[in-house]
Amino acid sequence: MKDTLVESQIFENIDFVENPQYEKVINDIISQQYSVVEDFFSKEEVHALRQSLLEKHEEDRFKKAAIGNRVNEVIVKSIRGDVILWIDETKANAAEQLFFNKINSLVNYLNKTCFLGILHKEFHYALYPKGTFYKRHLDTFQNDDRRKLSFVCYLNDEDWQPENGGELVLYLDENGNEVPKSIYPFPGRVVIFESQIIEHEVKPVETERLSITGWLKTR
Ligand SMILES: O=C(O)CCC(=O)C(=O)O
Ligand SMILES: [Fe+2]
Repeated sequence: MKDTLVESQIFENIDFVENPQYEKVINDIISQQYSVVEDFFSKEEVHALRQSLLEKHEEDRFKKAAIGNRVNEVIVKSIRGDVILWIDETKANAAEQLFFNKINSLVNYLNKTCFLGILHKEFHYALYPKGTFYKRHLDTFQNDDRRKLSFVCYLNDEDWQPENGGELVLYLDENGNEVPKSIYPFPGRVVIFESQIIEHEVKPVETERLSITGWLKTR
């Protein structure tokens, strides 16, 4: 009995393989409250997820995005103009399963190394039609502090150009000064940031802009 316990403890430690990409995310978030990861998803994965998004959009399953939480939502087009579809992990298609495999692996890593206590997650597809935007906001709602980390992954075409607009602007605090940081929605790129701290906006888009947005939550 004693042996088994020791053995399982050893295996638990052997099991842990340091992941340089995840380590960078953690160090970035600790030092600057956000992280940008290039090629978090491969070209093939982005392609499959984009196809999945477009198919579901064709089927008319997207809804106008609201502000407020899922129980208490209002649609205000002067604040945000995207359309969204929540992704159900229990009904995930092949592309979405690959997506969740990566997310779950990141979450397990964060929970093992950072004691963040991420217990829940929620993700939706988002499509910003030409001319739409999402005004400056914080991803946490009144009386709801469960969202810890915001996660955005871009599913645009390979030939996405900065002229297409739609950059994500993070409003960072550097020694009491506000510093805007623009991040273009290049395919495969992932942005992770502290939901309760970083205000941000999506600038108006000139061409359709595709993404998956989600939150890692404590409860
Ligand atoms: O798509 C983005 O870059 C950010 C979206 C966003 O801020 C949100 O959905 O809350
Ligand atoms: Fe947001």
